Amino acid sequence: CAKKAKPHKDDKKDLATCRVLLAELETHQDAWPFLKPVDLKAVPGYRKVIKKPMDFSTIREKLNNSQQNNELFLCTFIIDVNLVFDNCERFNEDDSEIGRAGHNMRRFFDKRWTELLQ
Ligand SMILES: Cc1ncccc1N[C@@H](C)c1ccc2c(c1)OCCCO2
Repeated sequence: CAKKAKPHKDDKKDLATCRVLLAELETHQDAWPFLKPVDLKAVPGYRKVIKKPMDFSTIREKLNNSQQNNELFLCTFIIDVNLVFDNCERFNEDDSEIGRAGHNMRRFFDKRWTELLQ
């Protein structure tokens, strides 16, 4: 992740592109399970099973606080988005409403990230 697949010519737009990509994730019809942190009191077992919870609102906070010159923000963004989907796969059955939403969102993200950032 540190070294981009193809040396990306214009890093300056990367932060804006991450914001666009995050907005597309947040407005996707299957985004509902991932918009806010999972309420650890409302979901039995979640705190024990998922060591690093992550959600789209937390990613937006981190992006808002990240500096363009800190070039790690792009890797952090990609890692955090994938953490949302990996947590989902770990906790939810593939054949469940949330499990399917996670697979759909990961497929959507992988396509859009490739189009916009590589
Ligand atoms: C992404 C994820 N993975 C595993 C469990 C939950 C979640 N998402 C949270 C936002 C959620 C979704 C549905 C819920 C829920 C909470 O509250 C308990 C009652 C049932 O409805």
